[in-house]
Amino acid sequence: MSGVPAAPEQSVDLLLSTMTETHLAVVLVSLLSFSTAAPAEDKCSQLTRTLTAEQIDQILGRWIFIEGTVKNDFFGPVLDHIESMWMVLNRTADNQTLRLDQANRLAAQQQPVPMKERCLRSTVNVTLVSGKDLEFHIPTAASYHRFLQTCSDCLLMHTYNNENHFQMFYLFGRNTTVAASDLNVFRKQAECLRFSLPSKFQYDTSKAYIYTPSESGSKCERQPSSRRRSVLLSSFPRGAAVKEPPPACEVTQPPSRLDMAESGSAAELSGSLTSSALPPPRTRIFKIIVIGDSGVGKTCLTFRFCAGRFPEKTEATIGVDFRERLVEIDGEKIKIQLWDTAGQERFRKSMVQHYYRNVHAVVFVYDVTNAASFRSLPAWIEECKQHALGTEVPRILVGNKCDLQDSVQVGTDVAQQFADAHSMPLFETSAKSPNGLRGGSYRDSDHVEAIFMTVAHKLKSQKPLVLSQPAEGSGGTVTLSGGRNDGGDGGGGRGCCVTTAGPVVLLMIASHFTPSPSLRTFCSHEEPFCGLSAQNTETVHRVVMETSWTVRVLGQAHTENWWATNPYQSSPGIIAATAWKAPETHITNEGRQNQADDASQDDGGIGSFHHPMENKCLS
Ligand SMILES: Nc1nc2c(ncn2[C@@H]2O[C@H](COP(=O)(O)OP(=O)(O)OP(=O)(O)O)[C@@H](O)[C@H]2O)c(=O)[nH]1
Repeated sequence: MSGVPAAPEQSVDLLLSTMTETHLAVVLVSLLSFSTAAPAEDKCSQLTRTLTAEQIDQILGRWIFIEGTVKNDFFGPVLDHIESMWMVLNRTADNQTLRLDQANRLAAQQQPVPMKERCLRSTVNVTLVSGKDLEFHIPTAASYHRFLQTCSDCLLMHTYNNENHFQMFYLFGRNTTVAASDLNVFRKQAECLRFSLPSKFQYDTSKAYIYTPSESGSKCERQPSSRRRSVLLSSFPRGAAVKEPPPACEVTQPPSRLDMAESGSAAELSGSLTSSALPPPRTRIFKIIVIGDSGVGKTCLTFRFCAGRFPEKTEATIGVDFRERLVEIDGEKIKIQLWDTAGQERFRKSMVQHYYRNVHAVVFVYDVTNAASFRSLPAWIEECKQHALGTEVPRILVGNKCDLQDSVQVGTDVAQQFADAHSMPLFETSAKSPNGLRGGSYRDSDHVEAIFMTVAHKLKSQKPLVLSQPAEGSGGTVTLSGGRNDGGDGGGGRGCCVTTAGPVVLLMIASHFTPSPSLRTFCSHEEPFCGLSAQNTETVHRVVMETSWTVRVLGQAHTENWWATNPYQSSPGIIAATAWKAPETHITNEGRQNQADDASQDDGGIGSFHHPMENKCLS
């Protein structure tokens, strides 16, 4: 059946075949981390303890990449191309940032785009996230990095990127060797967090490398075997501030800003290294978060929709899992991405702010056999509100476990009243026995499919702009035309170009802009990258003003006015930007420019605008 993901082993095959044929366009559908059994919950909570902010010294210094795995396996191929990697973390003058130097040696590749082997190097200031846990944020890559307890002389980094929807789990060492027992612990930790195993990357001495300066310029080569040990086994004291970057894979000149954009720069750590192996941005993605108390059946519901069956075994979700399914609605392929969030507070706390970003719709779940889970709903609604998800974002209410008819504690009438009071449709269903209750008190209980398809239809009908994209690699011009909200969906559309359906994407490619592979990395995701030549800042301005799109210029926009002095302006090249809708932002006409400056300084380069004439169409 189309749309039902393959089993994990099949998925790998599928990945390989589609990589060559369609540049991974359909891989996302099938590469889902339907998790393997994780160690017991208690063990996991011990194994996944994070480093606290006070332990910052433990992460400083130089680190060599030993082993790594990913969660959304879309980025698995990224790791296949890394031959070696190191990073150095140092303090900066202030207490809010660290400096991250990082280098990768990438293998040559033929598919999908031929590339020579090369070394990439970048330096970026990362922002420490305030809070109890030790965590930093790379604004230019929209990634967050936190650290877990691990062996001495090891660093265990959990990276997540909400925009590109993936997570990575990397083990680094001071040396190139880590004891087998420590590696085993790492793999257990990976299992607890539902990462794919075996790990995609494992350190390989034969692929170690050094940088060799030559007359003709920078060149990175593999380490000759006779010298390999002496260079790579040199260890750095824990917490030492390494003044000079290590010799491996250096380039003499720091990459230009443009280079950094092209190569992915800091984004490399978060996965956009081999962006050439990415699909063209044809499929829309709807991000739907599923929330509710622990044990109400969120995992089972999302699994059932994506895999077509009830899971044999589930564990409490830690952080968030996401599952995807490609569906076709009115001839358009749409990827429904379900974010299955943890119901247990202790497994949620560090992730909450991440999964509430850029949400298109919310599914609230309670258990019809558990009145407490129903009573918790107002708290879940309130949490959504606190994360700026109001009634304008489509929401539905699901009462699960209707198969347990003898134990029902929450009647349909009460649930319906609640749903009405909060303007949500109500579905009562069973993830377990979808077909067993026809004619029973729960009407047709096979609603699991209908639930998510209803949301997808609703989101699809709230199309804010019609995007017509040039053929891949052709450059060309994108036509923006006023989309019509045809009404009738009750979703709060307020005019032809304005929708309140949450963030919606906009892709602009200027006429003389040839998308680079790494730019397409972003195009393939929920917030497509907008590539604009410097001459076309005017276009960005116009689109922002007329549609109230939010635009983020990638690079070092957080320090500067986002369009007047963006880092790429001076080079005859590209302004790299993402654009999306920010319906909640209201800025008056007069205050717009000032607020733009403020926003870009306060929020990693995000400038938000709202046009006073919000119903105006682009054309
Ligand atoms: N009888 C019955 N049991 C269900 C149904 N859905 C889920 N369960 C069971 O309820 C338990 C919890 O299910 P999960 O899907 O893991 O719950 P969750 O909401 O994801 O829990 P957290 O991850 O802790 O937030 C499991 O034992 C499931 O087998 C259902 O429709 N009927």
